[in-house]
Amino acid sequence: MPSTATEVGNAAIYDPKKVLQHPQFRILAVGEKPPKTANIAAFYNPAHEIHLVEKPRPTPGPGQVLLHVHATGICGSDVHFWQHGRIGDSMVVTDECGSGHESAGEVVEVGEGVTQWKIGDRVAIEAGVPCSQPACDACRTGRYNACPDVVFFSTPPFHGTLTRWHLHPAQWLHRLPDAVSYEEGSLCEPLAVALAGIERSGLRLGDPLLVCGAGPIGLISLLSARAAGAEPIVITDLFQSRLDFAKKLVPGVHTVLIQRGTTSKEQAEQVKAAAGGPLKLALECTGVESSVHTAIYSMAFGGKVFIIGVGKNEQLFPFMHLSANEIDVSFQYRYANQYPKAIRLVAGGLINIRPLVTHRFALEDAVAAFHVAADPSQGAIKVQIQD
Ligand SMILES: NC(=O)c1ccc[n+]([C@@H]2O[C@H](COP(=O)([O-])OP(=O)(O)OC[C@H]3O[C@@H](n4cnc5c(N)ncnc54)[C@H](O)[C@@H]3O)[C@@H](O)[C@H]2O)c1
Ligand SMILES: OC[C@H](O)C(O)[C@@H](O)CO
Ligand SMILES: [Zn+2]
Ligand SMILES: [Zn+2]
Repeated sequence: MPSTATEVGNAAIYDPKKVLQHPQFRILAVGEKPPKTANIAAFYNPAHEIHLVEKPRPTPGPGQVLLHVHATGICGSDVHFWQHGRIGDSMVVTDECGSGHESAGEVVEVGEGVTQWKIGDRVAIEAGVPCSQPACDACRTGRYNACPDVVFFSTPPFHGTLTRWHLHPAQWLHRLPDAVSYEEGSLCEPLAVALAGIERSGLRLGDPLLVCGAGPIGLISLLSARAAGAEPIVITDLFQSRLDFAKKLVPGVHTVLIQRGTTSKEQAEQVKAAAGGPLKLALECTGVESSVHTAIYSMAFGGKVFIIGVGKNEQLFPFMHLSANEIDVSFQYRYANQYPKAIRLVAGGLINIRPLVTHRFALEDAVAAFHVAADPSQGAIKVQIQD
């Protein structure tokens, strides 16, 4: 492990204690409007509070870049950390923790030895910074989403990128061409999740596909799968409004409203009827056990259920149905090597993610933004904070 506080990939540079114990760290009073130069951020804590804090504006060390973050999307996991204080057993909110990992911004300062960036460059921020050490198998073999020493911003104990001034290692930034806005650059994070899933699922031109769940991840997977040539595509959700959104986004998609009280086998019959037969692949984007079952029962012999959604720690699967139908079940954990591809696909016009942003808030109003993101009745798909 690197030992100084400025080395790239060293978790120490993001040590929360250094931020929380800094004299400049303070929780802002409700309604307080700090100056535009202040480094304000949205933090959650173990008491399930979300509030604005002021924290120090950092200075880049060797190999680091200081960014003015211009756009950050709120992810379901940010809301989850705020409201439930944990995701699974390994990611637990034990102290004040900064939110946000879907961000894009502008270079405002560069540290010693940084040659690839200059002030004014526009970048998407890759929020998972692995250790990059040669002794790390995950990093050395390119599957760096498995790095045991990854710093994933906004996953406790590391503060997030939903802040005005964010420090980042120079090599974990991706240049945005002029055609890609900060808003789109920020959406490249959930797009990276979907693209990683599509790549590993093995989706091919003309494959009949089921997408479970029409939240941001399901919708971005839908857009990506359409660009990759899946046909037909069926998408499910519990809310007609989300299915209507999906239909506007990709007019040719078939929608199935999942009604409470129906069994997964019944839901699968509806899915197969909509597709005109059993499907070859499912991209499961809810993590809900009953939805995973619906996906499994919708598959043809030899199909694959590829699970991007995360959910309960332990879930039951219809073992003998999977076995007797040679249905594969696979999972996606974050992503690796997807950002350059995501930016190319957006810049090239193959994937139009702009319609996903339904709500925009100023950084000072980040707390209100979280409340909108967390309230399904407000109809938000992607809430962004822009500065
Ligand atoms: N694997 C990863 O690395 C990774 C990365 C990001 C997000 N995720 C996960 O992906 C999932 C989707 O993320 P999101 O931001 O779109 O979340 P979201 O909560 O906004 O969307 C989930 C959608 O699924 C729908 N849904 C719930 N139960 C359903 C059911 N039984 N059948 C059909 N639809 C159902 C909901 O109505 C909702 O619209 C979440 O579990 C999230 O944590 C995983
Ligand atoms: O987009 C990335 C995801 O939200 C993260 O994996 C998060 O769920 C936990 O760190
Ligand atoms: Zn996320
Ligand atoms: Zn590593």
